Amino acid sequence: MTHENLAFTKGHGTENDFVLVPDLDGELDLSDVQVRFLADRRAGLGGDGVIRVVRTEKADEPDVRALAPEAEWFMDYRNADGSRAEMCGNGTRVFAAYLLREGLVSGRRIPMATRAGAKMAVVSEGSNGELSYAVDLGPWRLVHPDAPTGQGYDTLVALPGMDTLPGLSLDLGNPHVVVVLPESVDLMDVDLTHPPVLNPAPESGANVELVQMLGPGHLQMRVHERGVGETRSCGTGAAAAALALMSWSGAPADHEEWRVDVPGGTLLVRALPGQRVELAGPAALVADGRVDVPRG
Ligand SMILES: N[C@@H](CCC[C@H](N)C(=O)O)C(=O)O
Repeated sequence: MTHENLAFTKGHGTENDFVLVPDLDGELDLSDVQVRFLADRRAGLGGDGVIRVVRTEKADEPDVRALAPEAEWFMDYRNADGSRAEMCGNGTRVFAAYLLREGLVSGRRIPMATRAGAKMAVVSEGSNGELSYAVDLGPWRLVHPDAPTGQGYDTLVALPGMDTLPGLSLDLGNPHVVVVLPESVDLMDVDLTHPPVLNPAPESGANVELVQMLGPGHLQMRVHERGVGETRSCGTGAAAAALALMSWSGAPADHEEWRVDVPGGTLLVRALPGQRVELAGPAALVADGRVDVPRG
């Protein structure tokens, strides 16, 4: 057979969209080519990423399998180019929504394993009846807390047609560089069709967030995601952006909350005690079906 016929579910979190592939007992070995096909918006299904839903004890990576006592299900996250990512904040909410809908978990607290450790999603119902998912993303850190460049900047970021801007590197389990744009620039006019050029270039690449303040505790953001390109939202990126702004104005206060507007919607970021961070927002499952995926 030249094709594998796979079940899939399409979902998104603030329009950061994913193809979920259930592989509960870890029998699939999705190649980079197959992931790229699933994520392809013309030849395949289309998505910023592909999430394989697999029992944690069946994961290939020993570090992930070690999380099985904490979380029965592993979010095996792949970027649209096939690369593996440690974490996806929007993906965790969509993953939680899928586990809940499929009856693979019970209750309102949904643990999940990721390459960046176990995470916990808590589901609540808003006054409009819609479910919201708050995920403890776990610990975060500044990559260069003592960067010699001072003022909390450690990277120079080059964007087309603009002077080089200073950026701050944060680790949310996956890598981010946050850049504040001057007020004179319209965030929506910035060309993100190519990756911003980072100096120094992080060894494993980075997601780059462009931000502008809208008011106290409120910012807007666009993002260029590692392994994808521009996306309409990035959950870990929203958390990185809010944490960068909190860090620039002193240390984040416990429970300090920021609203982050992205092209695909709005996310809430809350600093938790012990240098942890929470991300809250919606999740939608929009289609289910089967797809013929070329082998290879
Ligand atoms: N969209 C995600 C992040 C997905 C992974 C990222 N592209 C990476 O390579 O680190 C999010 O919502 O956090």
